[in-house]
Amino acid sequence: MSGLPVADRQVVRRAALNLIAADRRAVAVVLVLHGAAAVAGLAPPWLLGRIVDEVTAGAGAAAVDRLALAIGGCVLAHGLLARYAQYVGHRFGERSVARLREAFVARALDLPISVIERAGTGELATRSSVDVTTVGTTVRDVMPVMVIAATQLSLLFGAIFLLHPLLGLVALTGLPTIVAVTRWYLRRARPAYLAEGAATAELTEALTTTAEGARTVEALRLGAERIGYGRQRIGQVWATRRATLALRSVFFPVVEASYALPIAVVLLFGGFLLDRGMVTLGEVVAAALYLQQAIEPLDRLLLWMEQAQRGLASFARVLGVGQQSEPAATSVATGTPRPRVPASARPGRLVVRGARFSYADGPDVLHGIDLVVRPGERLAIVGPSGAGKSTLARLLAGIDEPREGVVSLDGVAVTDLDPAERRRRIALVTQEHHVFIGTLRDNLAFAAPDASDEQMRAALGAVSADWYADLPDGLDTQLGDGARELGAADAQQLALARLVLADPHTLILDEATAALDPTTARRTERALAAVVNGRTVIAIAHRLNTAHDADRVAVLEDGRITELGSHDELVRAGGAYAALWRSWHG
Ligand SMILES: Nc1ncnc2c1ncn2[C@@H]1O[C@H](COP(=O)(O)OP(=O)(O)OP(=O)(O)O)[C@@H](O)[C@H]1O
Repeated sequence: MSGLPVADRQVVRRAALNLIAADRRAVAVVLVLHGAAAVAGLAPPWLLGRIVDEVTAGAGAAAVDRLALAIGGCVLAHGLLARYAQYVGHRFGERSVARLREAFVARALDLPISVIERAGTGELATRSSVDVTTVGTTVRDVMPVMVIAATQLSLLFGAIFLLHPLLGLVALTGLPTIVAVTRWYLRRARPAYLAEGAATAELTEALTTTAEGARTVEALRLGAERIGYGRQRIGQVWATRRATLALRSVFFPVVEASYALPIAVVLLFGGFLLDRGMVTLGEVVAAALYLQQAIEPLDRLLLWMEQAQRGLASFARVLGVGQQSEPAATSVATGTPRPRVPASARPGRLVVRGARFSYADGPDVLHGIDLVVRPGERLAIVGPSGAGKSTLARLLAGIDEPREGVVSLDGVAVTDLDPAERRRRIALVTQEHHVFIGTLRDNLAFAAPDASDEQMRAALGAVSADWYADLPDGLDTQLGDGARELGAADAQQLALARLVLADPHTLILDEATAALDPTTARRTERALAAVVNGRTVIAIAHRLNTAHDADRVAVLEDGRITELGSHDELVRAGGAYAALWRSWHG
């Protein structure tokens, strides 16, 4: 399994800036409000220092009351400004998360099937759940907190410098250690968290595949092996989490110690300056209070820095999904973008020339296939199990690209077609058909977003989906988990109605009815007959009557086409097909 790519820092930075740019007015309001709140928060320590100085100078209760009232006013203003800033910040966060999720879904839906198959569903599941949620939390909760903390810190240290530059300088004594340990931590955190994310994805993959294949596991007594595999993956997650914990266990204690140091130094050095009349007692008190006040935002900044690191690693994984190099988008030979081929509604001529194919680094499973499928022709492909029929179907549909040779439609390699365009022109129909949670209309609209209700009803009619008449809310009926469940044949009909709406000119049928029981298969085949009319059809035939009714039959054996001709020709020729036909027909 190759996994999905991870975006580099530059891409992550650009994407983060884009998020800010998309909502720049909200960001500006948040910054201004937090700045104003931080300024209001600076006044109380300074006013407290003034109280100390005024009392030292012999001022009465009235002066203290006045200053205390001012402190109360500042605290109130700080609270109100901070609250409103948080409100605007959270709204910005929610909007950004919604944008991120929408973009992620669009990118994930755009991924070619072969990419998802190679990466494994666990990888995509983890990125769409754990990683998107982590990025969401970071954008919504962490980033605003960090911005506030950074603003507060700059103003607090600026205020100490204003009290006395020397006090300001000694206040910075803790910073070198904090900077050093933070740099040490950040350098190690990204790879450590990326490793943790990858290990979690593998664990998810291991658990979901075991759960999904529970019956097979039970039947083949693979329980112990799967448990062992799961334990291995858990061990890997444990190791990667231990690594990130080790980083945190150095980072946080060092930082804690660095907080206490400057307060002690400011008090000692403040006393020294006070003795020489260079500062007042109130100024030293204010400086110590500012430093005490700085601990909280500093703490928040560092605490959330860890979450921000986690968020950045997740963001890189989320953005990586969009970076998957689609095999159809780039020429293997030159690496240059390929031309996108314009739409064409008429049936095309599908040509396979010298196509060889191997899965990953395995041996070739197709050895130089040559085949021409004429527009409007019905071609049946037959052959023993493992001969490469499904693989050839995937090549014809443009899901996989031949290692050598080419599969072209009207002279253009099918993998050069824009993926959406390719899906509109060539459809691969397998036994797998999914009913999405949503209304019947939603389920049909995937194929043709602009189709009218009338067209949708006509499509259901064309595939004899009689069950439609019994639906309580017609096209608005909710389907899928927890709502109305469709049986295998009904779901297959729904998939075929989608095909009618998508209206591709070439259909590749890969065992579309093989796993259905005979009654269901007959119903589905009737529906299929309505769909295939007027189109080029390439059918992988597991029942030889399909081959009998086809214009031509191709016999595929061990990755090679060994016979090609009409049913009658091949029966007359007395080769492999004739033998198959005889044994099937009794
Ligand atoms: N994803 C895959 N990874 C590696 N090898 C594969 C993969 N899919 C198929 N193969 C191998 O490629 C060869 C051709 O398989 P393919 O499924 O195309 O044959 P088929 O003729 O469709 O067989 P069947 O009728 O049993 O479906 C087989 O040896 C198979 O084991």
